[in-house]
Amino acid sequence: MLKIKELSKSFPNHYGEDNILFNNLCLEVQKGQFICIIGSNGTGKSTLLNIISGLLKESSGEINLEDINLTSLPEHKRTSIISRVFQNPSLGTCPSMTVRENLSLALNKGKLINFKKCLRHKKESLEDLLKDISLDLKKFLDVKVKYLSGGQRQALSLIMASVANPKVLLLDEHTAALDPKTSDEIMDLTEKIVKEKNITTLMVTHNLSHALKYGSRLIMLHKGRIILDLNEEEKKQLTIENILEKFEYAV
Ligand SMILES: Nc1ncnc2c1ncn2[C@@H]1O[C@H](COP(=O)(O)OP(=O)(O)OP(=O)(O)O)[C@@H](O)[C@H]1O
Repeated sequence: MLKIKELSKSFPNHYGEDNILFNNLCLEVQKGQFICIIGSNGTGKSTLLNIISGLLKESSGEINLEDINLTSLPEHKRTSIISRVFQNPSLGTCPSMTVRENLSLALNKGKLINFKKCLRHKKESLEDLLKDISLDLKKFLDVKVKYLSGGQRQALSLIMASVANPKVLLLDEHTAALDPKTSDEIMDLTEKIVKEKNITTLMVTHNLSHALKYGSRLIMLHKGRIILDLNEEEKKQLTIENILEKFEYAV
């Protein structure tokens, strides 16, 4: 279980005063749960993911993952258990390297081995990772990532983020820069990976139909507080209009 206990975070404003974003936020996420996080701009969604990943330090509070106290781990030590995919398709992959090289690096994440040894993966085993993946990624194994489309890069980012079996996957608007069809394909791939590997997943999205269709729980953040928390069954009863009403009410 991922347990966020009394998390607080403030940022100093221009006058040196503290702007409080989170004030004793609590959240428990069961293993394998796939949470969609929605909420208006500036409400703290990305900051929450940044604190979980260790990119930002909390002002106070504690985050535990099973028996690991994440708050005491620096960001680089969290990367073997927490993976991220960002909105920008350029992040998360190395553009000047091929798909094969990127996958090999991801397979050896956290290991101290030289680059030549790192690349020693059988073609079939890498192809196997890309089987059943839409966007024809398999055909691009020896192509540099900078020549891939945004959708192909996000598919690769997702596979790279999950290949080393992380315990937590953080998705920050990872389909926002894609066209509707590709965005749906990436969401189907996301759901497949999360289910197959049973990864605890937090996905920030502004796409309300994705927030309703995917995942096993829906959370709405507003001004750093959780103002809506629905399980899978409750989520099924919800329509986009219902969510828009909640937004109106929250603003
Ligand atoms: N490193 C930082 N320094 C100062 N303020 C920050 C920092 N990171 C985030 N903030 C502030 O915290 C608030 C929440 O930002 P955050 O990016 O988490 O919102 P969000 O809900 O993800 O918004 P959006 O939907 O627009 O991406 C904003 O007011 C932002 O300016």
